[in-house]
Amino acid sequence: MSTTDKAAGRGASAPGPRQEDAPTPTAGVTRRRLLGTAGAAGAVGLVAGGGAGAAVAAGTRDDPAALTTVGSAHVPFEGARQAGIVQPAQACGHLAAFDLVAGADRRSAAALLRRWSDAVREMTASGRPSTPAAYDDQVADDAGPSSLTVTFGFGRSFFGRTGLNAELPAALAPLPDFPSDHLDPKRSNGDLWVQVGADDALVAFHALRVLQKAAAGAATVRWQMNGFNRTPGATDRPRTARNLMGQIDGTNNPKPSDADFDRRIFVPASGSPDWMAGGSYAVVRRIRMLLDSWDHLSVAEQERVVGRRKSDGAPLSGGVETTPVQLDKVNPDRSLAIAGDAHIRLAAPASNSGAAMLRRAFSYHDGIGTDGTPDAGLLFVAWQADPMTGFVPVQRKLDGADGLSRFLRHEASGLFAVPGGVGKGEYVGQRLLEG
Ligand SMILES: C=CC1=C(C)c2cc3[nH]c(cc4nc(cc5[nH]c(cc1n2)c(C)c5CCC(=O)O)C(CCC(=O)O)=C4C)c(C)c3C=C
Ligand SMILES: [Fe+2]
Repeated sequence: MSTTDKAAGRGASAPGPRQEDAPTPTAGVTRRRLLGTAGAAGAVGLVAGGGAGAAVAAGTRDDPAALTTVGSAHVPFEGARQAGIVQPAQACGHLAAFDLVAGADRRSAAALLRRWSDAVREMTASGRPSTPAAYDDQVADDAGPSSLTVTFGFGRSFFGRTGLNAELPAALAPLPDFPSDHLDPKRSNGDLWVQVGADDALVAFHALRVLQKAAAGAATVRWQMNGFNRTPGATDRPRTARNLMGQIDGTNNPKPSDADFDRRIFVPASGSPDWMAGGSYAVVRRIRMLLDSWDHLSVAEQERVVGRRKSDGAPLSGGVETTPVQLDKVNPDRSLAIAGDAHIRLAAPASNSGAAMLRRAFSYHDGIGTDGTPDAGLLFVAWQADPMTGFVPVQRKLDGADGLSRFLRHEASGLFAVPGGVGKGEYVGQRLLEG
C-alpha cells in the first residue's frame, strides 16, 4: 500500500494501485506553491506545538514548508494505462460529458485532445504542478497535485461526428434498455467523457474548469455530476469506504493482484480495434438511493438485502469483511445464509457466468429532490474489458430481482471507450485520431 493509501485510510480491498501507478509524494513544488503553503503548514504546526510551524508563523514567507502527504501525493499522467482506473477513488470527483460543437471534425477533435492532455500533464506534474498559463485562475495555487487524475473517454456518438465510424468498437454498442431504468437522456451519454478525481476539492474543481475553458470553440458541457468519497485520513486505519446507505462498499472488487485482473478490466494488446489496446470501457450510472424508504428498514433487514453485515461488511455466511462469500451456506433452520435475492448473491461472478467489473464509485448529494427526499446516491463507474462480459449481464440479473433494486433508481447512463495511456509528448486518443 502506498503512502497515499495509508494517509487516505483506504481499505486493502479498495481498487489498489499497482506499483507503477501508485501515487507518490512529490519531492519539490514550485516557489509560488511553497510560499502559499507556508501559512497553512504554520497553522498546523502551531496547533501541534511544532517548531517548524512556529518558525513559519513567526513570519518569513520564504521559509520552505513541505506540503502535507495528501497534497504532495502524485499520480503520473503518462503510462501504459490512463490514470484514474486502478487507483483508489479520491475524495472529490467530477464526471462530465462534452458534445462537439456543430461543424467540429476529426482535426478539431484531435486538437482538443492535445490541449486537454497537455493541460493535465501540467496539472498532475510531479514536483511542479502548475496551471497551464492560458487558463490560469489561481484556484489550485498553494496546493500540490493531491492525487489528481483525469481520465478521458469517447462515446459512441463521437465516431459519427468525426467521420471515424470505421473505428467504432463493437463493445461500444448501446447498453440495452433495462426495464427498471428511469434515464434522463440529457444527463446520459455524450461525445466525450471526462472523469476528474483529486483529494482536494479546489484541485478537482480547478482541473475541470481548465478542461472546460480549453474546450472553448470545440466542445460544450453536456452534463456534469459531482461526487465525493471519504477524506484521506478520516479513519483510524485503512478501511473500505462506505456509501450513503451506510454500507461498506467495494470489498469484493477484482484486485490488481488477481491473476485475471488485466484480462477482465483492460483490452489486451491483441484487442480490437487496435487503438483500444490497453484501454477499458467505463459504464457510468447515476443511481439515486431512495434513502427515506431504506431508512425504514431495520439494520437486520438492510443486511439481508445486501447479504453483508452493516457494521463491518462481513458476509452473512460468516467470517470477517475479507472472508470469501459462501453462497451455498445454510442456517440451522435450512434457510440460505445469504438470501436468494441478496445483492451480493445476484451480483457475484459465480451467478453471472464469471462476469466481473471493477467498481470505482463516487457518492453524490444534490440537495433535496422535488419529492422532499435527498437527491443522493452513487455515481457508479464500472470498468471492464468488454461491457458485454461485465456490466450488462450483471445488471440484467439485478434489474428488478435484486432486493436492493427496490431502493434504487437508475437516472442517467453512459458508456465510454477509454483508450490506453500516453507516452511523453503524446495525447490521449492519438492512435484513434491519427491512425
Ligand atoms: C451492475 C452492477 C452493479 C450495480 C448497478 C450495483 C449497484 C450498487 N451496489 C451497491 C452496494 C453494494 N454492492 C456490493 C457488491 C457488488 N455490487 C456489484 C455490482 C453492482 N452494484 C458487484 C459485482 C458486487 C460484488 C459481488 C461479489 O462478488 O461479492 C456491496 C457489497 C460489498 C462489496 O463487495 O463491494 C455493496 C454494499 C449500491 C448501494 C448500489 C447502487 C447504488
Ligand atoms: Fe453493488
